Amino acid sequence: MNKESNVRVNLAERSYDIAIGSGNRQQLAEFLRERTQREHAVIITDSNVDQLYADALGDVLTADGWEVQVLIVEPGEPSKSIETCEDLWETMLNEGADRHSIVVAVGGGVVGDLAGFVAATFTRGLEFFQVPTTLLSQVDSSVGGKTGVNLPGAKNMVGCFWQPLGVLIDVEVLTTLPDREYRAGLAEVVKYGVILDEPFFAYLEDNAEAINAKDPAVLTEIIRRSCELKAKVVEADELEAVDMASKFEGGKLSRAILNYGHTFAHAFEAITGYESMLHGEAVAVGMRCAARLAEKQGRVDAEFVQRQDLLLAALGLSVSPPEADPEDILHLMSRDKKSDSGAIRFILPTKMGHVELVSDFQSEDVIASLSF
Ligand SMILES: NC(=O)c1ccc[n+]([C@@H]2O[C@H](COP(=O)([O-])OP(=O)(O)OC[C@H]3O[C@@H](n4cnc5c(N)ncnc54)[C@H](O)[C@@H]3O)[C@@H](O)[C@H]2O)c1
Ligand SMILES: O=C(O)C(=O)C[C@@H](O)[C@H](O)[C@H](O)COP(=O)(O)O
Ligand SMILES: [Zn+2]
Repeated sequence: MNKESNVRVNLAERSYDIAIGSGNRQQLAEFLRERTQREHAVIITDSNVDQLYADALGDVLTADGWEVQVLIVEPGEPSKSIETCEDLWETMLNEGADRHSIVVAVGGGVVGDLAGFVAATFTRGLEFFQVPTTLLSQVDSSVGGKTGVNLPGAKNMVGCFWQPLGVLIDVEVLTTLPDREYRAGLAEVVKYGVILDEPFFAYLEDNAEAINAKDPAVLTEIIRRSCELKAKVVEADELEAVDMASKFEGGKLSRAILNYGHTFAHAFEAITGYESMLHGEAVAVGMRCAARLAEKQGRVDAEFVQRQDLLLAALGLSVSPPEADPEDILHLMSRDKKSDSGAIRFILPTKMGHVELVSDFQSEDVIASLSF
């Protein structure tokens, strides 16, 4: 197996590798054989990725002696629904999937979250692998085991933790990714710099041009570092069970920090019907709002807000909040999974590379941070 760059996620008996390479999707059969005894693979993908990669990957597995079914969903966030799960469960049952089958997600975060949940629930749990094909899924969603679907008014509200047995990342597939989707993925990359790693944030600033040009070496580096940072957080708090006290520093690393910008983002996605804003775009604007809220509370200065805005702008992510009644946004935020008895909690920065969980804020400040 080509081991250009590997990141290990250490979770005792649920540990796994993230293999990062170029052209390495051709070695999918070998990657799976090193990690499972099974011989029946259900590939879950969307129709765009099926034509580009998943159908061909099915052939790679068939040539290796696997029995393969490729199940195709509609591209886009609305497919992350319980109705799509029902269709997939039914089809799997009718096509002979059983406890000896594995599920392989080939696609972006929508396919990964959906397929992971289907894998976790069909016959109470099938082995699961991720082959992420968007930048966002390569740097974030394929790692860490969060799976699930949306409710109309609440993002990712139904799901479970179900770790993959391996993640195979081929940077070559990003050559076909639409530019807008590529930029959306960069939002989660910027997030890692803000929450955990000032030098990484500075690296992104210094290499913005190369990132925009999709320079393969820089791209591989930002994917590797993002996976490394996410793995570190997931290893410390796999189930997001560490509740941060107001000060995060010195305390235990909490998975909730990966939600920086997401309290705003998830409300924006829900209020726009999950269609007009991509998740990464919502995260970019959510981070801009969170930084403004932190500034209003005196946690960071104007220079911090500007520094984050400038990097996001350099990466084509000068996104503004959607036009909506702020009271409706506050209502949606109160349904966030970090809420405590309906009380909203935010992840807010204190300085570049550090964040904390905040529950004391004025609604007027949140509303004011939505306008810019
Ligand atoms: N589980 C997690 O930890 C986690 C983390 C971050 C985001 N997410 C979730 O991920 C989802 C967003 O994922 P996404 O941004 O990957 O979107 P996506 O899965 O909708 O994919 C974006 C689009 O790109 C197309 N596509 C995928 N790969 C392609 C390729 N290589 N070439 C051309 N087209 C390609 C898809 O068909 C789709 O139209 C959201 O639902 C979000 O909530 C989950
Ligand atoms: O892996 C995590 O933990 C994250 O929070 C990563 C986020 O980027 C991602 O969008 C995740 O799906 C959000 O999870 P949720 O629990 O807030 O729904
Ligand atoms: Zn996210």
